[in-house]
Amino acid sequence: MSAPAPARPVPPLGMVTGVPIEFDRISRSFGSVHALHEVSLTVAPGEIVALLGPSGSGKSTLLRICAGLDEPTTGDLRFDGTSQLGLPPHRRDVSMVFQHFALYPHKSALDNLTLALRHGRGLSRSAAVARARETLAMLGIADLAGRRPAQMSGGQRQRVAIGRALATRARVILLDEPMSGLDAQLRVELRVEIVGLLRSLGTTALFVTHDQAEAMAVGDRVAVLGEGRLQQIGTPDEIYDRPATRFVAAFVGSPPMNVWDGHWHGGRLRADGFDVPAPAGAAAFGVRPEHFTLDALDALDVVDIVDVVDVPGQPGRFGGAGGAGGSAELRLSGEVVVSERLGAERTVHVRTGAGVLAVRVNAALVLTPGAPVVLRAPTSALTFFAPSGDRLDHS
Ligand SMILES: Nc1ncnc2c1ncn2[C@@H]1O[C@H](COP(=O)(O)OP(=O)(O)OP(=O)(O)O)[C@@H](O)[C@H]1O
Repeated sequence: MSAPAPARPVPPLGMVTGVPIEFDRISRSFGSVHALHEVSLTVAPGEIVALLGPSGSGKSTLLRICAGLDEPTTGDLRFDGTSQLGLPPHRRDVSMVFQHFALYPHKSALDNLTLALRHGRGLSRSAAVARARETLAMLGIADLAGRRPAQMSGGQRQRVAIGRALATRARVILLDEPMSGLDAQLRVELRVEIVGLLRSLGTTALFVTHDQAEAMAVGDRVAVLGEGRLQQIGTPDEIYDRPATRFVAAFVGSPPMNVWDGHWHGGRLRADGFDVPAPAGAAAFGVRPEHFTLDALDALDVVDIVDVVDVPGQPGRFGGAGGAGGSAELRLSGEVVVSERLGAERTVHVRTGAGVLAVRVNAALVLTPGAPVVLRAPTSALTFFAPSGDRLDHS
């Protein structure tokens, strides 16, 4: 066991105020692998930030640096304005929950929590036992107090491990994929519980996940990491509705945004299958699957439409995009490849001249593979990206 931590009194429930965390241009290289590039991120006291990104994007490295299990190559990490660099984990007042919980296998649930409180917080045995019982009750698992890990289900073990992390009432809690390995229903149940507990404790929390639904559900804000760079930090709504980069647009959403590359010339972005008015310098554009309207082709008097057209009688966002005075609309004709039922909705994959794209429609719309369809989206639903991948706003 590591050196004893300085004993910080364990505050009662509802009394913990988490500290602000500042990652200040953190970079971390492992030889030629640049795991993190100049990541700057501030987490407010008591805030839950979900770190979301694909495998290898640097999430765990950032969390390990926060815990003191790794040090950045350059940059600074501050808790409440004080640099934590060089401080060992037990001096940082952080608790960690890992994917594979390291519970002591030969100890009961109660003893696992009691030990953490005695060693981590220097509590007397009786005070530690009282706090451990209170925490197990808080998690609704008081009846597991006497059981060893081997006598519990995976979900129960996970609860005990989370209880152990929460029991110490650290001012920062770091959770690294704490629910992977559990079935979908249990994950949803547990995440609701965890968020409730974190809020009642007021702890500042970083929650690593590669599951976007989990990140959006858990995080007050979501930090999206891609290739070691912070792509965007924002509320779940900001991340979804206003992706800062093409990476975020193509990573968040199920299915994600449809994105097409093109060549910009004279105010338009062109490629095989489309030709749309676009802001200067655009290299690609995207449309969310739910922003398309899908109709069976024979329902409309149109054939082979692969362009932006004007809707007569409505003011046009792009002015003369195909005719003066109309509001521009993207239209694509295509053929249904496959239609997947997902609860109240369906995802329809449509092959068009611009490639296969995903469209979300009401489940009542039943389409068979091969059916000819037309897709329409208002140009206000188009998101444009620069060659760098940054989103371009319309001027
Ligand atoms: N100790 C190490 N030595 C060498 N390379 C490392 C080390 N730790 C991490 N890396 C590399 O740094 C990059 C980021 O890894 P990291 O584990 O932080 O990603 P992650 O987003 O947490 O991925 P996952 O979701 O798969 O856990 C990867 O390319 C990884 O191979």
